[in-house]
Amino acid sequence: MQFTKMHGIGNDFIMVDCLGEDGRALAQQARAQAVALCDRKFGIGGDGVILVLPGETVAYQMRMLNPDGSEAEMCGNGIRCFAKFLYDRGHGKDQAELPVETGAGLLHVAVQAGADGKAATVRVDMGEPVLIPALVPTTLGEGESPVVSLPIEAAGRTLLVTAVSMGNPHAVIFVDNVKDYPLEQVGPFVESHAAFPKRTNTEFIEVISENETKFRVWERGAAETLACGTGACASVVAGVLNGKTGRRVLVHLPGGDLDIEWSEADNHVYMTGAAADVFEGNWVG
Ligand SMILES: N[C@H](CCC[C@H](N)C(=O)O)C(=O)O
Repeated sequence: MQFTKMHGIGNDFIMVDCLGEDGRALAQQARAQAVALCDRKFGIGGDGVILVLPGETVAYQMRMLNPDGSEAEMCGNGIRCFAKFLYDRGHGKDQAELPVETGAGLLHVAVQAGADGKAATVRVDMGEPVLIPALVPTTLGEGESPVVSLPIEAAGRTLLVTAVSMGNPHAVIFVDNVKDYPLEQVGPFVESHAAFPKRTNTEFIEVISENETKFRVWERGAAETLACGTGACASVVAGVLNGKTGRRVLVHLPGGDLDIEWSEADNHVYMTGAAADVFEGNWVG
């Protein structure tokens, strides 16, 4: 199985082109072998598998598998790699914005090319954040009011979480010193906490100013990664809801920076960041 290894600011993915005649079989194989493919010792290694599929209502569809084999509704760094993958192969170049079917609905991507004519950065309309607790989903809160800094007990600590869905669930926690935070001791307990029926991604945010934060993440189904695009978006929504940041934030993630804006005009979250090729290969597993 041919694949392309790519990354979005250090969040790395195995891209599988399922646009051809053998696409259905390739997608089935990639789904069945996602855990093996992502294994960093016995496989290719990656934070996930991205399927490049034909869409049902528009030309293209993205699906994403975590290293634990679970399917995620959406992947922010992944959709930037997806956009670059298509653009560099001449797909959708005539469109300023390309619609992509995802588990979070129809999203739009816009590629900015570099001097070499290949996609360098991608701006993604990530759609509207979902804040109704039952739709995140979380059992915290009640009714339709957003969950903003509500307490949960995890890893022997009381943690104040703000719950945001970007198609996938996020628990955002504000901390004083994100670099020294014991993320690996706390993350797994929030990930599988009873308050999150579908598990959750957990973001730990240190506010530098109202338009700059430092970010770490324990991802659902992937453990700590160098970056999480949907998590960066969720963290800005949480920053606004908690009165800690403005709507346009430069988020510093361990793998790089993302420019995030939660637009007041249309309630959509916009993410701009890089995507890069690493290598092409043939999986014989
Ligand atoms: N682990 C995530 C999927 C990948 C999201 C992340 N890599 C991103 O860039 O948004 C989940 O299960 O929701």
